[in-house]
Amino acid sequence: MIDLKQYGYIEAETPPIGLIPGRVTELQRDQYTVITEEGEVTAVLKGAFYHTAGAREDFPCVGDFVLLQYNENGASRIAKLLPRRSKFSRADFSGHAIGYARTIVEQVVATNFDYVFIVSSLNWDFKVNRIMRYLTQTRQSGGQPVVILTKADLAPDLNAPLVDVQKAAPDVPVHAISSHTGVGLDALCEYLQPGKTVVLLGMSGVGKSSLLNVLMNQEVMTVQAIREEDSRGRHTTTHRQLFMLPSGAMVIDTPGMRELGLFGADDGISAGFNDVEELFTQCRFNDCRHQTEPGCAVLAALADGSLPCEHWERYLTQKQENKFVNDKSSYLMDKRACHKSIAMRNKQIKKNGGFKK
Ligand SMILES: Nc1nc2c(ncn2[C@@H]2O[C@H](COP(=O)(O)OP(=O)(O)OP(=O)(O)O)[C@@H](O)[C@H]2O)c(=O)[nH]1
Ligand SMILES: [Zn+2]
Repeated sequence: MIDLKQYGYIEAETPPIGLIPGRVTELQRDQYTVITEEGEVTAVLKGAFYHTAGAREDFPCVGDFVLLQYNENGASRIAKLLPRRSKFSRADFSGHAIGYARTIVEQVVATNFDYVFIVSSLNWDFKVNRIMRYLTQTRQSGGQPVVILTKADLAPDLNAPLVDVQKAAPDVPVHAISSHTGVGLDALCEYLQPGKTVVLLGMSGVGKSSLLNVLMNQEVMTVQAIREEDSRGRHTTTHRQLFMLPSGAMVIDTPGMRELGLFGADDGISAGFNDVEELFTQCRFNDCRHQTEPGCAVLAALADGSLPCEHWERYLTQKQENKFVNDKSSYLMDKRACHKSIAMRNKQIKKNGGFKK
């Protein structure tokens, strides 16, 4: 018999008669793999699920705890989704390019994790901005962020990037590691405790599968060689899965996400930039746009250097992206207005006889 506690299960109430708890470890199309005290079972959703579950986010995904009708001889039936203590969602543009999506739905990609490993590589592709974007999503997911800088063996100088991340996010632990040489891996034991779940986030090619493989002590994921000069690699991770590490911790691996959409990230942004939002309360005007207004606390802080320029720009970028997801039409309107003003300027320039030489 398997003790589900080892999989992070905390019994909040006794399951109704006929149902047993389990944790979803894999999802392929409509078929679930669920670990239960009876062992690993294959399961499908009960029909009632499709009638009562409203949004797509109500459907179980990898990491979820569920109650199911155990079937010894065939597929078990998932009857209930248990409350999630953390979840990670992305905006799903339904296969459309960002500007062309008609509907944007919340897609839950992982749940019930304790830590989010924000994985970024130390090769030329290293960008603090991107890490901050992942951090924003992590902050509202309910998981604790840990920044993992991979490929330490390729970096001539480890210190500069570490300091850059620490400056941008002083309250978040950062580790430089190499899955090839093993450097820095010991420091991860702190997080990889029995019953704990970690989710790996990061762009394709940063080394998530390689990290998972060393932590597993075996190859569970195919690692595809990429050209280090330009970081181009093909997607190798295609579906989501939960792995049990030898340490007793679990890892959820998600496909490399190139266009990670922020979903309802307002809370996360506020948590990461409360110093900025605090300044807003000090502006002379309530509706200050922090552009040219007199008595603007943001402009003052930018001028005296107490608000670093990059921090302010990062805030604006994240807000803009989030605005797009929250309200696509307002984003498109802004964009149109922006194009219009550029067009008007160009017209004006033409009228005045072109650009001054
Ligand atoms: N030098 C060095 N190369 C690494 C390290 N970790 C991974 N790589 C290389 O980076 C490339 C991509 O690694 P993967 O582990 O497949 O990356 P991934 O993040 O899982 O990529 P996706 O599956 O596409 O999301 C491979 O060529 C690895 O050999 C490392 O610590 N050092
Ligand atoms: Zn202002």
